[in-house]
Amino acid sequence: MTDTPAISVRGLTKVFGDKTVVDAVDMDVPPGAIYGFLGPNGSGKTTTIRMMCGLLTPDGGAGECLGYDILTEAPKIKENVGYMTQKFSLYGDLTIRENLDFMARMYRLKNRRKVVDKTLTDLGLEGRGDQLAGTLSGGWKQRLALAACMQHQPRLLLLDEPTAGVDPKARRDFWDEIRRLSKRGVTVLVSTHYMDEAIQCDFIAYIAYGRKLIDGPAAEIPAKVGLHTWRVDGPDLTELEDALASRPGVEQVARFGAQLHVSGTDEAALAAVIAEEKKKNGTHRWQKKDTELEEAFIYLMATAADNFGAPGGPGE
Ligand SMILES: Nc1ncnc2c1ncn2[C@@H]1O[C@H](COP(=O)(O)OP(=O)(O)OP(=O)(O)O)[C@@H](O)[C@H]1O
Repeated sequence: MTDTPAISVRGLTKVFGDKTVVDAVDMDVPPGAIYGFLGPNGSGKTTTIRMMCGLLTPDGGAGECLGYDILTEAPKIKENVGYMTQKFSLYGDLTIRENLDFMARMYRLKNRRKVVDKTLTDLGLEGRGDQLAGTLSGGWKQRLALAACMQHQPRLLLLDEPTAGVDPKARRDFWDEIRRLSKRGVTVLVSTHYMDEAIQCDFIAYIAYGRKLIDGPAAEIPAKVGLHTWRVDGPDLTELEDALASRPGVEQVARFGAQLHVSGTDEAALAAVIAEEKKKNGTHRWQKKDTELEEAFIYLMATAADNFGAPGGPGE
């Protein structure tokens, strides 16, 4: 990776009607990074990404993407973008080859036949070009959709919840492929609600109600959120959960399988509650743990709703 960001934007703002759906967002994306955008439904992730890549004109702010101005050189950026949407973006009633050819036409590729043949070979689908795309399994559809939007060799790939509804093996294969692309220098922007997609990302931005609440390397996000966490297992966890939820120092109790993860930002106050619990009830096993992305995001989601979700906030 070089030091020059693939994307650098400042103050990006978008207003639809009387609603500010993206509010003064700054962002730097290193080249070749896999950059995840997380946040609740309708929080402005897709709108932010589309503005960053020249696909949508901002109402405020400025920046560069792949060395081009997002306001004045959008067509040049678009030529370098591959876009794979959440919904299967190929035509089920066209064959695999026809789908690839259609995408190659959209990008006005020269030597279309050769490009499509190569894509089919790379996918291992040489003998199946005439099969209807709609008859492929979910995992294969997804591989085909990805290959189709990479045929023009974009430097930037946009993925919108790319593995929604795909089985775990296909998800893993898909992310292996994304990592290979990222190693080759393709910058990848991923919009998602899914934790197992988020943990694949090198960098994460959390967007809520049009505002960027936090961003940075994925590994640093839990520390930035500042939560301390204990795990507890033992009998009657539901009762324990209810009892802990109202205690000062406990800001979050989340169930993870047969454990509760109990978190708070005030380390001493949290430790005091737990010491008291241990004394009162010796049947539970308590253990301090590192706060992980999932706990951090549950916390961000809840605090964002408290701070911005009320009527009159930017999301309303
Ligand atoms: N073209 C448009 N015209 C009017 N409102 C829009 C338009 N595009 C998006 N919105 C609104 O802007 C808000 C942000 O939408 P956006 O798609 O960016 O959110 P998101 O975080 O990507 O959501 P999701 O996770 O559900 O895909 C939503 O309230 C949406 O309804």
